[in-house]
Amino acid sequence: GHFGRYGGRFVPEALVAALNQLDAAYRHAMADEAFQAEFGALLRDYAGVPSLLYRATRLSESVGANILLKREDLNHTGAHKVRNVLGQALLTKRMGKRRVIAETGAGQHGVASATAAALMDLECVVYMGEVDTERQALNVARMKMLGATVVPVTSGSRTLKDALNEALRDWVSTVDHTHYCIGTAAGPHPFPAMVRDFARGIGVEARRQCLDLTGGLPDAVGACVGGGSNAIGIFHAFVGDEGVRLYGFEAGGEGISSGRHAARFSGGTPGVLHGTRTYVLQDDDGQTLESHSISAGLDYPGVGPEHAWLHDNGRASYLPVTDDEAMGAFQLLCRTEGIIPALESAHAVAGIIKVVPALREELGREPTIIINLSGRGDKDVETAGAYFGILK
Ligand SMILES: Cc1ncc(COP(=O)(O)O)c(/C=N/[C@@H](Cc2c[nH]c3ccccc23)C(=O)O)c1O
Repeated sequence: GHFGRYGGRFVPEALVAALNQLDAAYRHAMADEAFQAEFGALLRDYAGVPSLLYRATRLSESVGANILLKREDLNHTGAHKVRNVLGQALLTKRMGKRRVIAETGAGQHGVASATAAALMDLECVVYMGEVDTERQALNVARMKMLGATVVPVTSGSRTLKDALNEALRDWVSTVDHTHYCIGTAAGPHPFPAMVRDFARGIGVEARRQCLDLTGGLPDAVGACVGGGSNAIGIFHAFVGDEGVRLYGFEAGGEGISSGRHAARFSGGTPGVLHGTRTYVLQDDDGQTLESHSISAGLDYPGVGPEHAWLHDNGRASYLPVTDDEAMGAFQLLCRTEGIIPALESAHAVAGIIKVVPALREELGREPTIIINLSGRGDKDVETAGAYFGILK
């Protein structure tokens, strides 16, 4: 696999050459100082990286822990996704390709892809489940404003899984001139490792910033897990630090027992989905089950293979957070820190709130915890407004 028994490359023959070409371009870029300099300059001068590590004083008082928020919501385009996309767009140019395709659910990856395409004069087509085009309408408007073509996907559950299916179907017949800019640390090799490497700056920055801010490493790092890119992006730099607990929070939807969730580790089993071996929500015959979440970006029945590995080897813990718990944390962050988070990111805040008591008990003191605030909630004010009945 590449991550223990997880990962690999389960794809039709038609994609093998393109994946080999991408793997070669990625490996060369990782060792190429000119690429790293160009990527670093784009992150710094265009995306606003490094993002702040902000001590959330009122939230800390409210939850009984020393909470540091990694402000990926303040990056250009409004989420961590811009890091992955800038890296992949540079590779697209190096491979001499003129067109990128992408899948999106929350629309953040789609907006980031449209943004990089505009910046680098690439054609951009984004596949998006019809359900998601409605619940993340703001991002559909942004993608179009940036010059991208948004293709509503009406097959299946009309959400992320179906958007990935359509993107892969496009790629099979366009590999000669098109790069598939995947939106998370999943999919066939080299995508999971490559996306992690483009996002790993999140953790490298946060580790340095925490040492500077507090004089030590955090007791824990928490992040929400959709496909897994923001979580692996912040976890990776801490994997070697045994004293730093790693928590990944999945979408618990209406509760695990309801069957309506996207908690692959609580309710899934090892299987293959979209080219990679990982944990999947599937029935006994291996048919992929539909996932459910109030947040489009977590609403996916598979998870990145590196998380499957970190789960099985015990280095990270993965817990479900329900829609209601996430919405409670969404409102708490708004009202204590004046920050409107993406619904996805609210799952990370809710999850950390749930683990604080056990952590205080274990440590016998107030823990220092970094939460990856992966994105901003502009796209979600309609959903949250309806939920709280405050947009009348
Ligand atoms: C603000 C924000 N935070 C967290 C996440 C969770 O993603 P991850 O676990 O990779 O950090 C998303 C996902 N947004 C993507 C979701 C996505 C794109 N492609 C995927 C493939 C599989 C699973 C999820 C996605 C989007 O559609 O904009 C997001 O927009």
